[in-house]
Amino acid sequence: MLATRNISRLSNLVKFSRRNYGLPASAIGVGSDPRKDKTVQLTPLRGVNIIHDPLLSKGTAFSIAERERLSIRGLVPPRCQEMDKQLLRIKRNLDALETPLAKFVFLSALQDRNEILFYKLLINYLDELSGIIYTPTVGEACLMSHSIYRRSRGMYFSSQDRGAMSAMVHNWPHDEVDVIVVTDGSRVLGLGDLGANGMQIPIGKLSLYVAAGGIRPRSVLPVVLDVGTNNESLLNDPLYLGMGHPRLDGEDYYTFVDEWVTAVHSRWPNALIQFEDFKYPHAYNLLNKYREKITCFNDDIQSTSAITLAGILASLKARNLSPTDLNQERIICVGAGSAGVGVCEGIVDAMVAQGKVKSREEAYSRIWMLDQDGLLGNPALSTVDSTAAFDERHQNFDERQRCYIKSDLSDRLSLEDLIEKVKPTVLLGLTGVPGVFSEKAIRTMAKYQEKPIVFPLSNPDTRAECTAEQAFKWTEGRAIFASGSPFADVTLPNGKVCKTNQCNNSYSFPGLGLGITVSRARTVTPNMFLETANTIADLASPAQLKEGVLFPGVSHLREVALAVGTRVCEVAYEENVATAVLQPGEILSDVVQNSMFVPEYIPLVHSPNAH
Ligand SMILES: NC(=O)C1=CN([C@@H]2O[C@H](COP(=O)(O)OP(=O)(O)OC[C@H]3O[C@@H](n4cnc5c(N)ncnc54)[C@H](O)[C@@H]3O)[C@@H](O)[C@H]2O)C=CC1
Ligand SMILES: CC(=O)C(=O)O
Ligand SMILES: [Mg+2]
Repeated sequence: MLATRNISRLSNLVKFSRRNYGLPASAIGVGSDPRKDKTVQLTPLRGVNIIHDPLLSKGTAFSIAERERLSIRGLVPPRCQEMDKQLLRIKRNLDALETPLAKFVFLSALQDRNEILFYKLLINYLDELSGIIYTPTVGEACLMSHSIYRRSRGMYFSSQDRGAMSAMVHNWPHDEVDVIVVTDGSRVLGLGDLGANGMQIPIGKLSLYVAAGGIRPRSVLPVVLDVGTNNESLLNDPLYLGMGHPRLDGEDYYTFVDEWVTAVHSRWPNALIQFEDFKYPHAYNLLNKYREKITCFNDDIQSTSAITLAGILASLKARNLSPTDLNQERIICVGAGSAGVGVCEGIVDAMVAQGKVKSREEAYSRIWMLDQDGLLGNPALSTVDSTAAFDERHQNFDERQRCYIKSDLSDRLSLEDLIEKVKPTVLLGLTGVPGVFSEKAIRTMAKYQEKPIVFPLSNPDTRAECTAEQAFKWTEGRAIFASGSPFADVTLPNGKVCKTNQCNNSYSFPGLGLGITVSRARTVTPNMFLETANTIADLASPAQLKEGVLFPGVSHLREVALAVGTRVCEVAYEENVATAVLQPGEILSDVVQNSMFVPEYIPLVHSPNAH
């Protein structure tokens, strides 16, 4: 790793550009980093306009001098109450709420009135609150979004906006946008098509970008592309807020997305665009169309692949095997969609990079893939169904899925039969279907493996392929378990405590985004994902690995993001895709760390010309 390498040794680095990062020069203290709001904040606003601006408001914490200066005097209670007291009040109120959804609504309201306080709370209680603003509760919030709607956040581009998008992007009030998370709501977690209700996903992802990845709150933009929905119950619901027609598809769909990409790219050419929860094959088609042209990646395909690979590599260490022996694994992936194919491609990339397979084909041979009909296998060997049905199924596979077809095994083989034949070391679930990891499947796997690797990765928890309790019960506590959404550790009747892991792209995307934005990478390269995996795979201590703990806990997401961000930044310079320039002698890890947003109140200064 290059984390402490003196950056002057790397080629194209001359001077760190302040110009790109948006703070007025007068707001930057001597020696301060331009991306960190740590000196003063200039604002053209005054009075209630400040109090009601969530990016400026400090609630009760405005100092007396500030109240005077900004015409706030008398508009807030007289006592100047600092952040620690505010946190106390907020946390007390939050704890009094009974349901996760009520907590979600409460936290959204806090985010809407005081973002600094929201992020301070989130960072202080990341472990507890990520399950509210992110999976699993964000899933419930998406289902209920049209009912719990209070106030708009982010931007919606809908089918009625065709032809107007290049003007609409200028409605967003901030010139500096570093990260955009965009969804079309077509596959929201494992909950299916939720149309415009999917907005809660980009909002939640970007909250983690800020809290964990240190991106500035004012520099993130959540977006929904509302191309309609095929969800009948939303279409029939009078409260639904999205477009009331079936989804655009085909050429119409791609032209629509293209208009949006062109519009945002023309206003914010440096912004990273994260495609999120797009249904297969749109997810892949969009990624392939834009990956070389703009700074973008697909979270479900690529950053899920990075964290899952990290989990498998760490599990090799936990089994006293070498992480460079990935090619010795036998991996079954249940789910052949964006995430399943993306994860498996990442594993294949890693096997090839490790140099222990002779070809990509050899790497594919170590992975068996199933969809809802069973194994992607050889129709000629099957005795189950008519030829016509097989022909149609196989014609529908695309070139990515075809790589995994096994000619020596019957098409549609069940998971249970496949496990008996293959004796897998690793079982991945990316289906969005609960119960797919049956008792028989897990018990059979455990017959052959001392430490079966069981990763039911679908979200939210209600869609996990099995629960933690089931995995540990059916393996007598021997499984190494990681799930997409959090599950509590399990205590078996014999008193053994079995540790769970969360294997979610929330471990990878904040650091990826941090490294990409600090380096101002032109494009996002495959090595960035591979190195993200290698970095995260090295973070658990030997003692943790011994207990089956593969990653640091969620409360450490910020440290994980810093480690990943630094490595991704290095890769950007190594591969000559970075465009930000640095001062000779600067240490890259310091630059990345200093660029991370820290939620602290800084003095506000009125300046009529600030923007
Ligand atoms: N842990 C994490 O970080 C992530 C988890 N996911 C989860 O992965 C799941 C799938 O996401 P995508 O691949 O984007 O969806 P997708 O819709 O593209 O793919 C789903 C796949 O599952 C297959 N499938 C459906 N029912 C099945 C069954 N009974 N048995 C076997 N296969 C079945 C489908 O044929 C399809 O190939 C979602 O629940 C999502 O939440 C996705 C991204 C990240
Ligand atoms: C975690 C995530 O991105 C998903 O479940 O879609
Ligand atoms: Mg997703």
